[in-house]
Amino acid sequence: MLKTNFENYPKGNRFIFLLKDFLGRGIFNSDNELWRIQRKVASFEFSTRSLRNFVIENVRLELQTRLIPLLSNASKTKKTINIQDVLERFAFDNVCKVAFNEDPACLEGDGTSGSEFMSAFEDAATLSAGRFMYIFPHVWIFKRFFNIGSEKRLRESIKIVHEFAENIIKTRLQDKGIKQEADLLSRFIAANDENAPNSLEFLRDIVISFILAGRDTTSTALTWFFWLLSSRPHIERNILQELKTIRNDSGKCIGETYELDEFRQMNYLHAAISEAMRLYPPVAVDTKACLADDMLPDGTFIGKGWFATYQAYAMGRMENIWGKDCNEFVPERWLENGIFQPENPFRFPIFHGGARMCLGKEMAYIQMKSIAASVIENFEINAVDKDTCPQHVLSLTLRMKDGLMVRVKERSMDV
Ligand code: HEM
Repeated sequence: MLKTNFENYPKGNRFIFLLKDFLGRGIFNSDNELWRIQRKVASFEFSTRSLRNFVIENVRLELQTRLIPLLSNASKTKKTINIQDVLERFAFDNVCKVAFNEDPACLEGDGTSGSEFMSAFEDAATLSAGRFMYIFPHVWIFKRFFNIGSEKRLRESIKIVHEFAENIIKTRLQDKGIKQEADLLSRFIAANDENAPNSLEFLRDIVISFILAGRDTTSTALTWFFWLLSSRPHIERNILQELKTIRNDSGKCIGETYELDEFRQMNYLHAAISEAMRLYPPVAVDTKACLADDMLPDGTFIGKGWFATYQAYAMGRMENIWGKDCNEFVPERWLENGIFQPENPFRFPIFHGGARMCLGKEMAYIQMKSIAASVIENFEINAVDKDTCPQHVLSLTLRMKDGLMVRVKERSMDV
């Protein structure tokens, strides 16, 4: 029997069958014992200061050497750019560094470097997610059996992704003991457990799961955040004021990077990003597969094999959770005396709740605050169409259908 308490809900989620070809037995997909081991290693590593510093350092490098120059150039040439695309490439470079210390350099130069791996990854994720859209699932199963159409393309892209990851892992396994790196792959190799088979496939599936988890989530959140900010200059001013106070306290100039403790002081920015995710959750809908007949806490029967879905998008707009102004963008609702107040994950399930809670939450906030602070301090980002709500794509994350076209203007004075 499944537990009726969601906090103890065992395994199982929508990734189990439909993304299995792509993720193998990665963390989203593994059975209970394997999942427990993966989760234990990863949650320990995510809590270490060394991994957080590694993340901060990589974000800082990508900001200074790629994102800020790219935005500067857009400002000088007065060219409009698709900020969603830019943030996605940033996130992909970044998560590959964290996952296996590899830099695909998708944001570099003309944006074509590392593109084979990134576009194969993108195709594999989109085509796997596309299996959800079939009214009759037999169709994709038939295509897979005969290796035709979208299933043929899926197989080809998975092959590219797997080969790319396996080559890196093989080299790293040979280097074991010689070179200790700070990325997750090295940490999983070092934390070898006799119950966890450290096979090539095992390590590959873990790495791919992490890239999938960290890839479009932060970029989607930030794209909606910049769109919302575009038509709310008073909120942007509040963020700038908070950053100025933190800089004054630490004697920093604009352009100098923030440390972990300074990110923790960014209460207003934290609130504004959380508020953007309340209205536009990166994982807007999440489905779990039921393993055995069960009863929900309110008495609703759920049969074995049924899917149970929660809608983070709808929950973020419910008056009985958020009050009368639930459709308004109000960062202040998260603050008490200027300090950010976290919400119960079962009311704000943006990072999921209970046993399957997102492992990258802290890391995601560090990344998002780091990018938002640098971009806002240096540039004014103006959506070309700030008054029309962009259309969504039906995919794993709530991406904007046509991206977000923005004009970039260098901020001329200290605020
Ligand atoms: C704004 C950014 C993010 C959001 C909104 C988010 C959201 C979520 C959600 C909703 C889940 C549950 C999925 C499910 O079980 O169906 C999840 C799981 C997970 N996330 Fe995140 N995520 C974010 C960023 C990240 C990052 C940057 C990483 C690390 C690279 C990460 C790593 C994970 C992992 C490993 C799991 C699986 C945990 C498990 O099943 O035990 N996430 N995330």
